[in-house]
Amino acid sequence: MGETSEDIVIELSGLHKSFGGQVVLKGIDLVVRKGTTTVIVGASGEGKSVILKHMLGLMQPDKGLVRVFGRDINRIRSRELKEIRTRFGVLFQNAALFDSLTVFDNVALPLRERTRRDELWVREKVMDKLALMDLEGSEEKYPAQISGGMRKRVGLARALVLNPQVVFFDEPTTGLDVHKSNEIYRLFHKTQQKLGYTAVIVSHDVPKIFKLADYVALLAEGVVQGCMSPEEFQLSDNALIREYVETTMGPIYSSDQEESVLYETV
Ligand SMILES: Nc1ncnc2c1ncn2[C@@H]1O[C@H](COP(=O)(O)OP(=O)(O)OP(=O)(O)O)[C@@H](O)[C@H]1O
Repeated sequence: MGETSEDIVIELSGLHKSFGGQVVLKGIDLVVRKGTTTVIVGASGEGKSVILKHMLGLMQPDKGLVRVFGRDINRIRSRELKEIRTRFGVLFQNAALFDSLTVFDNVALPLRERTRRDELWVREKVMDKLALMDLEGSEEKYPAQISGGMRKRVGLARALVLNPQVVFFDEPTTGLDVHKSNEIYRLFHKTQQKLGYTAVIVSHDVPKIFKLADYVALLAEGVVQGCMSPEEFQLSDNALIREYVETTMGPIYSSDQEESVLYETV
């Protein structure tokens, strides 16, 4: 069966963005498919977060198109963009919790801002997501009273509280040790299985993040060098992808190279 437009949740086409004299995006083409996990990788400062901000409609391109659920989000009314955003969940690097609000109130925030439902309903939804994140019993604590890993889990609970169709993760495990970042990945996997959302993840956690990815896209020199399965990515002939794979994962030789390396050592 061929791909239909309904299978595509986000489409970036010929996206250009500069800041002052600094050209960051030089023609981004990228498609995010429904129900999949797309991971965007690339060196620091290449523009990965800038791409996410365009997908969220928080930044406008100088040139090019951002289509979300089939709509050009830079050509629609703010009311429609607002409606589209209700289908999004976002988890930023620092979890962006409000220090003056309890865990409960942080998670309840999108429900209170975006719906007009009563507090009984809000409580049920919040407690449901806190349970999913193994955070029961922490609802009356403040962000300063819980660990970094727990704060990320609260951020994830908040990102998922409206049962979004698309969830954006900007370096979700930054600052966490291996154990805690594994915990975030486990919860990501569990919640994606349960809720079935489409995920877009910006991450430096290579190769670990490849285990969660359906597609990996490398951003380098202002363009997406390729968006493909992790297996294809690791064996790609694209020079920049190859260089990225070798710097982050160690050398992978083609059979010819492997042979010549062997001969050199005997
Ligand atoms: N609002 C802005 N105004 C001016 N420059 C910006 C703005 N947003 C991003 N930039 C610049 O765009 C470039 C790309 O930034 P971005 O944060 O997207 O990089 P990144 O690939 O996500 O990096 P990292 O992996 O370190 O988070 C940087 O040089 C940054 O300074």
